[in-house]
Amino acid sequence: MGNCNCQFVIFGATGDLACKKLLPALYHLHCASRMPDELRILAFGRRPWDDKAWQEFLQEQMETYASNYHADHFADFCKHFEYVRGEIHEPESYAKLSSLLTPEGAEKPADTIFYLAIRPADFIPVVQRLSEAGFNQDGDYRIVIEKPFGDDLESAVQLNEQLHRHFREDQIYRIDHYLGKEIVQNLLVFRFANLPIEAVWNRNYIDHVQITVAEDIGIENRAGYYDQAGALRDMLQNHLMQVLTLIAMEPPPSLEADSLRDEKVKVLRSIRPIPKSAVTAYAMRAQYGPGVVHNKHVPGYQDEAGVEPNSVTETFVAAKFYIDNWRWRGVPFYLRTGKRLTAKSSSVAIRFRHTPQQLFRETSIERIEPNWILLSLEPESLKIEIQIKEPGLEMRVRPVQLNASYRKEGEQELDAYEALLLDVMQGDKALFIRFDEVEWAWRVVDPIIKSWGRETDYILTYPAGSWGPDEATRIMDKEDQYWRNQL
Ligand SMILES: NC(=O)C1=CN([C@@H]2O[C@H](COP(=O)(O)OP(=O)(O)OC[C@H]3O[C@@H](n4cnc5c(N)ncnc54)[C@H](OP(=O)(O)O)[C@@H]3O)[C@@H](O)[C@H]2O)C=CC1
Ligand SMILES: O=C1O[C@H](COP(=O)(O)O)[C@@H](O)[C@H](O)[C@H]1O
Repeated sequence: MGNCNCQFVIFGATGDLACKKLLPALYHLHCASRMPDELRILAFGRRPWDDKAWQEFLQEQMETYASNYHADHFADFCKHFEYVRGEIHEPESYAKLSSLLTPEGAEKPADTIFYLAIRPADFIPVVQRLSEAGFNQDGDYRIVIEKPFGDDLESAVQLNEQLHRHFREDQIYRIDHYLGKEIVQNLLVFRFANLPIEAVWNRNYIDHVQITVAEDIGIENRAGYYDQAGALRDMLQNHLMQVLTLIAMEPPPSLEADSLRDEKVKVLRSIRPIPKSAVTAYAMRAQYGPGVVHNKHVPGYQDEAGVEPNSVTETFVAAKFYIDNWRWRGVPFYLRTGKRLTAKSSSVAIRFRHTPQQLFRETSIERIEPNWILLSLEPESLKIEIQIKEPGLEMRVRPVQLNASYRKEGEQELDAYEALLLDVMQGDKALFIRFDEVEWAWRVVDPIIKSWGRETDYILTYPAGSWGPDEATRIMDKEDQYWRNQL
């Protein structure tokens, strides 16, 4: 990448996000020569470490999570880092940062990017401390805020107000890494670069839409955050809602950031508010019990370290939304996500309506399965399922999949965080979230949060290693609708 005059401070450099996603993304950028040569990264953490201890930790993480660990690359990669021991709540830590970032007598310091890879509850205190230390709207600073942005509508508004008290909007990068995924961006190309697709992309042809993000991992060491958040706040309000907006939006006038965001917000504003009295018809939640994932016995959520006794935090959520506009009125969008499911697999499955005449039905009641568009985010693939004639004398039909195999062999994969970190360094905000998107997404899910907040004594369970509770089909509108697990 050559030169880019910026430096990073990663708050929460020892956390789960940093270890699994941010640091490996930086390492991959380094190996692909996409990282600025002079990039300085201050890893801010509270552990009593020096640079050597940090490097040992970093090596362990890269050996575990980077896809192409190599000792030589790693030695060079390490040179970008300095470990800063600090406490996010103590002003002295920011004074220390200040002296490191703007050493006395230095020429104009590099633009500084503060990455808040910390628990959302710590966002506001850190923003305030940064500002008090002089890192604010008066300088060349950027601040990257992870999701969830707030934990409900009210707290999101407060967080935004606090941010704006100290930083200009152009300095704020609200990140949702699902927008950095190639295949999520491919939704726009698939829809708006293919005339036949866009022509059927509406209520006249589509029966329903399903968005699934299934994870096989549990909550790992994140109980402190997750037990407060749950799957609705952790995944559905942000990642799944963003995918929904890309599926449902109208063609934007251009690909310019605000044109896209305007259309996404229109979708969110058109989602039918869930009536307080009908939350159970629209949403269901559950928690994993013990089970077997990839042939290994795993404990239930209640037995994970750090989870409150009798916690009713959901690790699985399924919800349906209606978008009351001309294109989508009457088409349910079913969203589900969960931890400790059978596999890591994320998908968008779009089912078309039945043909008006059932010419090829096998019996008087059995109908032929309608067509599907199956877009898998993980592993990447794009398929269209149609019916063809089964060879032979009989007029029998069978489904086949047209496989628009997404990536050609040898084509480079840029992970979501790699793409988004490069964008932050280059000051490109197109794939970051505007506050009204966050706000409207909270408005949509707030009735569910409020209702579940009142039900504190019971939660349904599902065995780890399953596809979630059978009751997840309860929210579906018609008997012939079902969750599409296999693509
Ligand atoms: N984990 C993931 O896969 C993803 C997470 N996110 C988001 O990223 C953010 C961080 O999540 P995650 O990494 O999972 O959280 P973790 O709890 O794993 O990490 C929190 C980090 O903050 C540090 N920290 C906590 N308190 C202090 C303190 N007082 N002073 C200094 N450092 C402190 C922790 O240090 P220590 O290690 O010493 O405890 C740790 O490095 C959240 O907003 C989450 O939603 C987004 C996408 C994916
Ligand atoms: O934001 C989050 O995302 C991850 C899943 O991300 P993916 O890119 O691996 O699909 C999830 O594990 C985590 O709980 C959540 O905070």
